[in-house]
Amino acid sequence: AVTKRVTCATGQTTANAACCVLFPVLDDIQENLFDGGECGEEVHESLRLTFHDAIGFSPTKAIFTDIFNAGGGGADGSVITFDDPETSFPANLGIDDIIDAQKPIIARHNITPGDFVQFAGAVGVSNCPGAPRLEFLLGRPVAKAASPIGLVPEPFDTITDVLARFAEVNFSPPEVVALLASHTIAAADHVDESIPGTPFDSTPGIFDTQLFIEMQLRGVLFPGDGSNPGQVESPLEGIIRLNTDATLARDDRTSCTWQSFVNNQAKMQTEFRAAMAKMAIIGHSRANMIDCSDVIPVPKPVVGKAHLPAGKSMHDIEQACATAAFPTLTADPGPQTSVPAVPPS
Ligand code: HEM
Ligand SMILES: [Ca+2]
Ligand SMILES: [Mn+2]
Repeated sequence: AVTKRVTCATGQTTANAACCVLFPVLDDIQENLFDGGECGEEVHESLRLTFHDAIGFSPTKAIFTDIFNAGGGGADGSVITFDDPETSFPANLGIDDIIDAQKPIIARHNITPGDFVQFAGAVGVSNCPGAPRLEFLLGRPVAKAASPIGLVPEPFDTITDVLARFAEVNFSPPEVVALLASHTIAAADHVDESIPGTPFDSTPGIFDTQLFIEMQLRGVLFPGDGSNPGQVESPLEGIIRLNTDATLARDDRTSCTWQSFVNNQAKMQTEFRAAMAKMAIIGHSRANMIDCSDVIPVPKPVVGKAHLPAGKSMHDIEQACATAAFPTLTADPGPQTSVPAVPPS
C-alpha cells in the first residue's frame, strides 16, 4: 500500500496534516534548546524530564480520585504547568533548569506542555549517535493538577521498591532495565554537588551500550567528595554511579536483562524504543493520539565499538547473571584515564 503524505506549509512532508505544527517547534528546539543539534546537557535533561513527567501517575492513589485528579495525569506536562510544586519534590532536584529553558519555547508555539516535553525528549535523543528513532504521538491535553509527591524513584531506593513503583504503571523488570539505557546519555549535577556534570558512563554524548558494560565493573572509588545518598563506588575517575543502576545490574531479577544489552546495540535500541513509547503515553490512550513519529529526525549510527575502558580487563567484571557469561570485550589501549565532565551550557 502507498502511504498518502501531506506537504506542510513549511515544505516538509508528513503522514498527517495535524503533525505540520511540529516542524516549526522542531526547528526552534534544535536551534535554541539543543545548540544546533547537539547531544549535550540540554538533551540529557530533556530526556530526564520525559521520565519525571510521565511517571507521575498512580492508579493506587487514584482510588481516591476526585475532580482534582489525585493520582496524577502521567505524561501530561504537569511538571511544567504545575512546576510549583513539582520542582520542589526531592526527586526532581535540578529539573527546574530545563523547565526554565523549555517554557519560553512552548510559549512561542501552539503545543501543550505534555506534548512538548515528550517531543523535546524524542528530538533530543535523535541528536545522539546510536539512538533509536523514538515514537512520537501527539494529543496530550493540558494537565489538570500536579503529580502527587513520591512517585519518582530515587537512587537510594531498593530494587524491590523501584520494581514495585514501575509495576504500578505496568512496566515489567525487563522494561525497567530497557528504560535505564537512558543513563548512557546522562550526567549528574546533584548527586555529588562538588562534581557537577559527572557522567554515568564514559560516553555521555553517544547512545551506546557502554553504560551496561561499565556498570558491571567493580566499584573502586568515589569520584568527588565521597559517598552521597544514592551513590556507590565508581569503576573510574570521572564517572558517577547510582546505587539503583549498580543494583539493577546485579540483582537476580534484572541482571540477565542488564547483561543482554552489553554490545547489543540493536536489542538496546529496540527495547528502549518500545519502553519509551509506552512511557510517553502513561495516562493516555494510544487510540486518541496522532502518530507524528515521522517528524522525529533519524539518528546517526553509533560511534565507536563496545569496549572496556583503558586499564580495565575482564577480571574487573563482576559477573552477576547466573545463566549466561558476560561477553568477552577488549580494553581500549593505554593507561587508565579520567572521564571528562559534560560541559554546562
Ligand atoms: C530507577 C529509576 C531511576 C533513578 C533512581 C534515576 C535517578 C537519576 C539521578 C539521581 C540522576 C542525576 C540527576 C542529577 O543529579 O543531576 C539521573 C539523571 C538522568 N536520568 Fe535517571 N533515574 C532513573 C530512571 C530514568 C529513566 C527511566 C530515564 C529516562 C527514560 C532517566 C533519564 C535520565 C537522564 C537522561 C539523566 C541525565 C540528566 C542530565 O545529564 O542532566 N532516568 N537519574
Ligand atoms: Ca554512552
Ligand atoms: Mn544536568
